[in-house]
Amino acid sequence: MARERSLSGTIPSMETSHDELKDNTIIIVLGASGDLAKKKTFPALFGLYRQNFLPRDVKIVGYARTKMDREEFHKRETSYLKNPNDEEAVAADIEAFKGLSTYVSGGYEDAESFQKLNDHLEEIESHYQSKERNRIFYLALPPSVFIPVAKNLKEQCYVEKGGVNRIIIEKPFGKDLESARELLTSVKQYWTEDETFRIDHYLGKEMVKNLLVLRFANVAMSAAWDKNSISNVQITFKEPFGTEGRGGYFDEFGIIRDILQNHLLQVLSILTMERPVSFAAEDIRDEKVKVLRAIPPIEREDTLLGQYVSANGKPGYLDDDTVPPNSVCPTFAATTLWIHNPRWEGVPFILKAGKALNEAKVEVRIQFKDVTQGIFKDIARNELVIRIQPSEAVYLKLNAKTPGLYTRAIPTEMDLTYKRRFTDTKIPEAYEALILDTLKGDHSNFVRNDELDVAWKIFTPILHWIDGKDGPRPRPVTYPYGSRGPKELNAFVEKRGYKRADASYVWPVTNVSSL
Ligand SMILES: NC(=O)C1=CN([C@@H]2O[C@H](COP(=O)(O)OP(=O)(O)OC[C@H]3O[C@@H](n4cnc5c(N)ncnc54)[C@H](OP(=O)(O)O)[C@@H]3O)[C@@H](O)[C@H]2O)C=CC1
Ligand SMILES: O=C1O[C@H](COP(=O)(O)O)[C@@H](O)[C@H](O)[C@H]1O
Repeated sequence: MARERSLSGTIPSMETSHDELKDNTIIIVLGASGDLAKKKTFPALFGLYRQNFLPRDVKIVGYARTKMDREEFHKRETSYLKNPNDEEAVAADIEAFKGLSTYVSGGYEDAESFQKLNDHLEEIESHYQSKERNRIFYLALPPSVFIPVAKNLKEQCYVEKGGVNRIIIEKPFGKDLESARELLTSVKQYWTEDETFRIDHYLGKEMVKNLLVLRFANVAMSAAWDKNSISNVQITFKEPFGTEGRGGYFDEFGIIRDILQNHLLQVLSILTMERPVSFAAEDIRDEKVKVLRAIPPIEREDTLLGQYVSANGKPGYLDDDTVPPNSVCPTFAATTLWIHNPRWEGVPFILKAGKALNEAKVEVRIQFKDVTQGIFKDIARNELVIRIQPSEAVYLKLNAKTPGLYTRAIPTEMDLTYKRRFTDTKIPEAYEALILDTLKGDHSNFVRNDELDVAWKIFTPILHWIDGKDGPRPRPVTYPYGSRGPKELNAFVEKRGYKRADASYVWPVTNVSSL
């Protein structure tokens, strides 16, 4: 794959690398025995390796408490690597990838284990041709050990001179404003903001990255991007499976902490921020923080909570053995956020997310206002839909004249479906994009400390209410596994101004004869 291809429309500051690590780099994956490492981190590293994006002679070191020999580790490391059409080539690359990877077993709390890890890293580095030594520590670990691991890495494994150290931390970053501040303060004792990369993997998704370009590289979009043209916006996350196997984790967090407070709020901030002065990380993040600060905490009346129940042979949330009986943890939530600034005053932003729904889909749906009536009656509203996954697409619903010898308007659309339009390219995995950004030292797609603080301010009051800190815990309404969500949802979005399209409209083909 060409790394330095010249394209028209290049965005200058997106091309510049900061402290790009090109040589003498070790990537240490802590929690290497776990789910995230197996499903996301190692496949992303392999994807980058295959495309030649990792530093020359990179080495990968797995670390966890589980005792494994190198062979067992390699088995786990490669268990989720895809081997599509060109099997032989992939198989050879998998063998080479294993050759870069070693494993060290040790605890998370004790200094001795980290000294042992450091000895292993120094042994690898003793073969380098130059003195430069760079280390990236990826914490694929539960948050309960973030702080001791951050401390031990700094005290035992940090390269003091002649190299770069970076630490990648996964969400959840706390459970509310207070715990997030505690976490930030503790990690800050050991790692600077510049060395810290807080992953929200939605920021690595192609269509989320595309938002900046769609908004700011198109005058036609910018012109209509405010309360004068837009009636309401919905950002939706739907998963067709329940919490199977993750009930224990999920019940402590709930859908708001799992999806809305981080992934959907990140999408919202990029969608609504003002144009940054440049595409440099701090310019983008300054604008995101500014718009988030204009959002007041969510009100209870602006919230709909749901929990799935058994249907069509699928178990309900409470049927999961790892979930406490009678749990009132929401597996679905819809909330309305308001932005008090001149651009967005009065526009409702509805964030909704649910597990065990009827489909897998993440999308942004921007519904424009009604056109002036008079020459038209009951005409459909324009909608711009940005489908983040699956099948990435941007489509704009427009009214057009019905083809034929009479004049009548029908809804249709301008459709940019990626797999039809861009036929020779693969959409990168979010984790590939983010690990590459970490290697480049580019923080644009990572969560800054003040961004996190303001995100928790918006959600903490509603979360405390749900957690029962202010009185009895609210009971979510139920919805059947595999449904669109609670039946109250239609009324919820219609109350915020959303008008459903005429039922005869079918995407993406219209047969005029059937109208
Ligand atoms: N899994 C996913 O799809 C996603 C995960 N995340 C986040 O990534 C991080 C890791 O997630 P995931 O891999 O699923 O987690 P796991 O539960 O699989 O934990 C990872 C590893 O950490 C060690 N570990 C587990 N529990 C404890 C504990 N109580 N104390 C100390 N060590 C423990 C285990 O290794 P050992 O016992 O060998 O030391 C385990 O293999 C979390 O912060 C999670 O929220 C974020 C997005 C998606
Ligand atoms: O962070 C999380 O995200 C996944 C969904 O990620 P996606 O990339 O598949 O959209 C979600 O399943 C999980 O509950 C949550 O912790």
